Amino acid sequence: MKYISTRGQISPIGFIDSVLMGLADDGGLLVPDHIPQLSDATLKQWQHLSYPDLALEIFSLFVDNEIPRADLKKLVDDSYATFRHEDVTPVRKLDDGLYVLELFHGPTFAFKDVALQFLGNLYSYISGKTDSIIHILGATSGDTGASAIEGVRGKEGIRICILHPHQKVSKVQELQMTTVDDSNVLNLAVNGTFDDCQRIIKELFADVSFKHQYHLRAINSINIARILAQTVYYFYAYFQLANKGQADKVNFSVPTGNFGDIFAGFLAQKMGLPINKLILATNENNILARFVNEGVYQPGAFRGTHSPSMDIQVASNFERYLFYLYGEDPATVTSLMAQFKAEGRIVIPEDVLKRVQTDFAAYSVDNEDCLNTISKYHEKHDYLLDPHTACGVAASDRLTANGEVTVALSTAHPAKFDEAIRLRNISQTYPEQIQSLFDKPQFQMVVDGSNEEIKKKLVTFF
Ligand SMILES: N[C@@H](CCOP(=O)(O)O)C(=O)O
Repeated sequence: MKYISTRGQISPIGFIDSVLMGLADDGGLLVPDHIPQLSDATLKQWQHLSYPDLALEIFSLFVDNEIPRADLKKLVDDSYATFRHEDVTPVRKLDDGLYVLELFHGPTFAFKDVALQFLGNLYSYISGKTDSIIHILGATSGDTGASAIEGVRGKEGIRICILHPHQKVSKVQELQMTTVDDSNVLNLAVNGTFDDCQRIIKELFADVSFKHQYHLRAINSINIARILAQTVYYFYAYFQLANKGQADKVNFSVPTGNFGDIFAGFLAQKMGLPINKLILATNENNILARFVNEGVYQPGAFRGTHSPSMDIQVASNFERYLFYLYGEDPATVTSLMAQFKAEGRIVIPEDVLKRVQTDFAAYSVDNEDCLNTISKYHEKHDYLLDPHTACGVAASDRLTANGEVTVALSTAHPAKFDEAIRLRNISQTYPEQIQSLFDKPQFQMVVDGSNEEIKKKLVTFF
């Protein structure tokens, strides 16, 4: 398996090089040079595997023999041993035809742990085997940062700097990042939005001489390893339902901000997982829902919502989808991305929009609908949804037809977003790991966020 860029200007590289490269050096995103096709027989063989064993099979397809199988198995086993649930990502029935896939049983109570526990261990492994220097630079709207830090804190040979939008993440998200006192961790709180943070890191990665000189590595879902790790739970969820005789073809409803999670579902479908509909759920920052429904990709005004992790305008993985939408043609992707940079929007023709609408259904959930959904499921089923998951469930309620089965991805534990939950007078008990954060000192620097200022901080830190 080799990896190529969506913009076609780099030579194909192997798995480890693609993990280290993060953002492709031509400014594009890395994708596998072919998508493995799974037969029904393979799917049947995998149906009863444990989560780590299934992850091992799926990773093996993408890693080839660059990492010996025994080493890969240890990486995977270590990564999922930190989860609090024996199924790692269990599926629970919520209502007739509606299931939630609980992805929040990892160390930071968000779905990001599924990929970032693995990526943290992988970086450690690569650094040990290849003497590569690992200086991680990441941007977060709240969950990725905490999870990435947790994945590498205290690890020898690794440093991590995370940019988050100052006071635009939930209190628990902020505490999870900023109470970490390991000396290999730096938190920069940027006066701006997540889009500013993401733009800064993408520009620094695109400055290839700076990137190489300071060995910058990515933990965001621009890193292909993140996407590959996230495909696993689509398979695992499907198998859990299939084992109970619950599903032939299922829908997945995915709370979406940066397009990484739902893109992992798209990849799983392309590999042969029988997914019926991929439902893309946004909050009021609805650029992606507007794209799917109207064919125009154009950022709107930033909206602070109850689901801050999805307060994103420019979705970094969108470029990967464009690559497949346009028949894996890097020239078209390059010209569309240039158009986006110059004109601030991409408009696709009617026939292409029809293809988009066979890949996805989309719904944008406003703040009121999000809170109503939390109240509804709490009252009716005594189940507390976090506001991001509530967007996924609200979209599923809208777009699932009678007789269909939908799995809504539950991306975070509600305790991370108590500000929203309290608005409906619902009280919850925090897990001990979250409660204890409130007594710890915080370490973060507030910055205005010019590229030059961030560069200086990085040079000093790295
Ligand atoms: N929602 C994310 C934003 C970053 O997305 P990623 O897919 O690049 O990790 C967050 O919580 O930080």
